[in-house]
Amino acid sequence: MAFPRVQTSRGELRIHESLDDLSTDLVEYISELSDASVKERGVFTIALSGGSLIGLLGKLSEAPYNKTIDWVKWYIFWTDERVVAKSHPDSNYKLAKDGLLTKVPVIPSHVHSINDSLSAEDAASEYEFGIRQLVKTRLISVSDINDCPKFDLILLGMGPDGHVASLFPDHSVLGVKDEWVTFITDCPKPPPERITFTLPVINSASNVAVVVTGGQKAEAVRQAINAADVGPNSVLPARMVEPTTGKLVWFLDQQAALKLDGVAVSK
Ligand SMILES: O=C1O[C@H](COP(=O)(O)O)[C@@H](O)[C@H](O)[C@H]1O
Repeated sequence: MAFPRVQTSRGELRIHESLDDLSTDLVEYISELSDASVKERGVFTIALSGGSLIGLLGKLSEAPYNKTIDWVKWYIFWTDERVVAKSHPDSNYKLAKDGLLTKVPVIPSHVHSINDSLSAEDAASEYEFGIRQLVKTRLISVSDINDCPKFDLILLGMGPDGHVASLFPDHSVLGVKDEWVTFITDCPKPPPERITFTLPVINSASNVAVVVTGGQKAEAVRQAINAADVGPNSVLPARMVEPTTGKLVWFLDQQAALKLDGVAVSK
């Protein structure tokens, strides 16, 4: 289905009439990036988030993508994870495993989830160490302008408060510049203990897609994309997503896009 793609200073906006259309476009976008990356580098490194995003990826396990995507070339990571057992309903790994990973032929050793037997601090540093090894061998590319990993695609959701990954508004974690993966133990949204990619890692990716649906997120979408009245001290985490050389695409449904200036959506 045709839909408008709007270029803005905050990236490309793709606004869809229904969740079904959004999901169709999102999986096609992922498939195209996967093809391009496998052709260019022989692998596709993708970092998933948790939350509502995962339900929108279900079509990847259906025709044609279950057969056309080169699944064995996928290396899968998480932008953030809750420090709970992998079998716990709050686990982002479990969400992706149940919703996608068990339905497609990814190679289990290519699935890089956290060690759930460690403390949040140790899990974050072990996760970062693992990523550093893969950057060393260039399985994960490296940024041209800093030493950060350059994932082929980072997929983010956004909460109604504007958080992305486990980077929450007004949290000191937003200022972490010298680590790739860090931890929090006071997350305002349960569960409290989490690990998360830092902003420098998110902003070093080749492609970042932020997927946001529902009217309860419309104000945060406005502030993340086009509010001119947001002061420097109250910048939403989602507004701090600004890939340095990579491409940013927002996948929105009409409800989430309702408050955007200058974008026509049927109300
Ligand atoms: O806690 C989290 O929330 C965000 C947003 O989730 P959503 O259900 O509102 O889409 C998610 O992207 C993040 O990975 C998760 O840990």
